[in-house]
Amino acid sequence: MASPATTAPLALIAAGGTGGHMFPAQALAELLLAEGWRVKLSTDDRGARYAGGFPEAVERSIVRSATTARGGLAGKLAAPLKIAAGVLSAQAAFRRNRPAVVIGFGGYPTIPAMSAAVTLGVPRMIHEQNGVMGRVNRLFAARVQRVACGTWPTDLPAGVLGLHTGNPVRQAVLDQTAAPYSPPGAGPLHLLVIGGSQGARVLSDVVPAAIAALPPHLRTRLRVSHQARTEDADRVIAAYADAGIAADVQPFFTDVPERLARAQLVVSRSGASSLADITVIGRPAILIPYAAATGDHQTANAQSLAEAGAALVHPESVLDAPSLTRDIRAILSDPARASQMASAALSLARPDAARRLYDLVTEIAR
Ligand SMILES: CC(=O)N[C@H]1[C@@H](OP(=O)(O)OP(=O)(O)OC[C@H]2O[C@@H](n3ccc(=O)[nH]c3=O)[C@H](O)[C@@H]2O)O[C@H](CO)[C@@H](O)[C@@H]1O
Repeated sequence: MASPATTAPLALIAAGGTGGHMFPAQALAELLLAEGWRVKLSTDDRGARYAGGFPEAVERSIVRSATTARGGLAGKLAAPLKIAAGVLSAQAAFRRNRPAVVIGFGGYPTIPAMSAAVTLGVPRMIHEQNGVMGRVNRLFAARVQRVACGTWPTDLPAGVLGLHTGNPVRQAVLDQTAAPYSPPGAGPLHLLVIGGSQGARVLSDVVPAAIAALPPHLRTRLRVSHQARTEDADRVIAAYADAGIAADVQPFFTDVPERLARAQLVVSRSGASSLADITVIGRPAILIPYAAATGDHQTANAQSLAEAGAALVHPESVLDAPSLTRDIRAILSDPARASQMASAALSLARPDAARRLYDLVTEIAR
């Protein structure tokens, strides 16, 4: 008799590029495994760097793919060949071990698995994290059975019906759902500074200077966790040290959920998963959208928190240290306001997003 593990349905999750695609994929993978599914992850080398948090039981396959949207002429000319090779190998893999469903989270590394699913008639769906669809998701939107949307409204191509699920967050974030907020008081003040999955130079340029200009009664109590790109880390460490500020500077914090739970205030980019994490745990935020994101979607993402009273937004075009000092000081000096912002963030939370996505998976899998 076959073991339950081999009779369990197989879900193939395709995601790639940045953590912005990988973290929601991880959230769904965790739930599928908990529900008894087998799960495979199809990604590229870059995506694999963010796969460290995926459960061990998730089988990984590194695909060949490429984009014609970036890189030099030689890369652009070679891209169709690489994509074709990736599609052929995904089709061969599907013939050996046919998935019950394929779920794409966007990014060009999803092209081989999504194409193989379309050509072999495997049930398939996509999840779009942002209000403006990514290029690859847009390409497949009309060829899948379900289009799940993290943000609403999402600009779907004509004739495509989207379903709003929210952006799924990892189990480690769910473990801190609505962890009680401790408003800024007389004790230490925890400030978390995160720039999306890759870090953001602008935060390293401006935040240490803004914090150094805070009045001593706030500055001396600060405990800063600052995610800085490796190339910026030395100057960020030096800036905090010169100002006598206790700071933990790392290129990537593997324990963001715990640091978020401790934080009195978060300064962050407004990528989809960062905001999902901030709202599920419920913390006040100052957001600095990445203006060059496709369709300026980070500004739209940030706007929904600003409108709910959960965040203050500083567009990069007018960002400077004095205005940031003013807002950090205003929030850290006003516990009632900070608590209101934390509650407003929670009011936008979708902790059930992974479950909603899972329900769509079970509807179409066969
Ligand atoms: C620059 C860019 O184009 N960013 C896009 C990218 O986001 P990007 O890859 O920057 O990621 P997101 O902001 O969506 O998510 C980052 C995730 O990394 C976690 N984290 C962050 C820092 C850290 O030290 N440790 C850690 O675990 C955050 O808690 C969050 O869960 O994809 C998202 C989803 O398509 C988009 O909304 C973003 O606009």
